[in-house]
Amino acid sequence: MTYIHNTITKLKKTSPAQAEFYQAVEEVLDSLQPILETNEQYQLNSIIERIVEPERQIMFRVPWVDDQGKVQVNKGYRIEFNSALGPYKGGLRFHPSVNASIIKFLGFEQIFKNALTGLPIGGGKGGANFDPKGKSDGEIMRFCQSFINELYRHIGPTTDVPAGDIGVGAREIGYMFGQYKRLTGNYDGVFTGKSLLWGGSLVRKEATGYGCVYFAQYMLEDKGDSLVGKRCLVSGAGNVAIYTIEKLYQLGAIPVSCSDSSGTIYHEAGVNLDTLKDLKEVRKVRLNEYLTAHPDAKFIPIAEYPEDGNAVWRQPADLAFPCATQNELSEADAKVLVANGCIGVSEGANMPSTQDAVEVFLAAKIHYGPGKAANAGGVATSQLEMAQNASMQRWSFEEVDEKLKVIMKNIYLNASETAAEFGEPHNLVLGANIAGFRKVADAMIEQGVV
Ligand SMILES: NC(=O)C1=CN([C@@H]2O[C@H](COP(=O)(O)OP(=O)(O)OC[C@H]3O[C@@H](n4cnc5c(N)ncnc54)[C@H](O)[C@@H]3O)[C@@H](O)[C@H]2O)C=CC1
Ligand SMILES: O=C(O)CCC(=O)C(=O)O
Repeated sequence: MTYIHNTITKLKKTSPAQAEFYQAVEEVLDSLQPILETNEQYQLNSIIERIVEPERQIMFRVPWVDDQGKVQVNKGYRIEFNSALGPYKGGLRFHPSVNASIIKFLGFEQIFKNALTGLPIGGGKGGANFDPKGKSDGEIMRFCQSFINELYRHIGPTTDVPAGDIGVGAREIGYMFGQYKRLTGNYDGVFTGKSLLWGGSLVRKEATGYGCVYFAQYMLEDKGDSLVGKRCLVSGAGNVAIYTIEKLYQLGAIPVSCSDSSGTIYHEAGVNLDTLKDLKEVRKVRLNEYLTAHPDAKFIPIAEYPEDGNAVWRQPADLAFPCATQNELSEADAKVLVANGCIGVSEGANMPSTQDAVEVFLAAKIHYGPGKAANAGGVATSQLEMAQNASMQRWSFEEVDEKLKVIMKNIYLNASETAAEFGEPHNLVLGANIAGFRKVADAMIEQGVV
């Protein structure tokens, strides 16, 4: 469609060199063709042109002092993408690969993901090209304090509410909240993913991984199948991967892999969750140490990965759960998964499959839960944390988990019913994109030209 093509061409000129951002935009806009053709309102109101342009982008210097007394400088970002449905909401990523394109693609995805939750939250994302690996607690704290010295003026419990993402967990949220409180004097729910000692919600830590498995469960159950006995490949070894593995075990499946930036563990007998938590949550060491406790597992170092993809996906399994990072599953990986009899993919990470890999899944008509639907449990539970903070309540684990299950089921139903409405019942990419977009676009029209 020329309209969409022209929008993307213009975007590439006005926001040059942002490959990941274009990828995310193209995936969404491609799905929107049927709805744009039948609804002139969206074109008349230039919704597409507005929705691809962040409401605000903040970029700033983050200077901090390392343990040797040397001043280090990183680049910080917060992209406040769209507030049609509520305050900007989305995580902060600390990773050396962070740049404007990556934060923008994440913020763009967050708009539609947050809309799918059915909760009143807009889309935003942020982070820094800071590498927490190998840094002392003191260095992490000084970095977080300096990051907030700038960010504090842009965030607030009803304006913009950050949380964690890669490299940002409860420790970093603690240091950032402390500095925010010191600068503003406010003790409020400005972050989610907080410690349970001072305002955090039960289940938030587990929510993205648990939600991603609930989503897979609903996709399977809808077709009369279940997770029981299914062998599952999981990538990553962080927050999302660990709690995906935990929930897979709880629902009777057998997770057989995990990975980090040094390589992949394949454990035919099933990944040992206690060992994984000890390595990654307590000792924070590389995954090859898993072999010390489990010599029957296999470790495939990055240097031995296939040239056209990722060793995690080259093992035989029934289901795949990409939970590490963007573009970690290539077209070649997708073909191997399908050839090996994989019947479903549920994405814990954001945009982990390349566009060509997604095409392979859709053509093979396997169950495919795109990240913006399948991993929405994390941000949804963040909103439940905001609701508890605002009402000064604390809900039980079971209460929050129950709400999370309902939210994930509704996201699945919304995406699959929308896909059916547009004539492609198995295509949850189409269903999720249209369902999320419709909600944001209609709210934008009702709020006028802003
Ligand atoms: N934490 C959350 O609530 C949510 C996270 N996500 C997404 O889930 C993914 C994982 O995030 P978290 O588990 O929170 O982060 P984390 O920092 O706890 O763990 C990230 C994991 O991915 C691995 N990883 C990162 N880059 C890699 C690379 N280039 N190659 C191989 N492995 C790599 C790391 O070694 C680590 O094991 C990200 O895509 C994130 O955006 C999505 C929704 C919510
Ligand atoms: O919990 C949140 O606010 C954000 C989670 C997140 O960053 C994501 O959904 O990718």
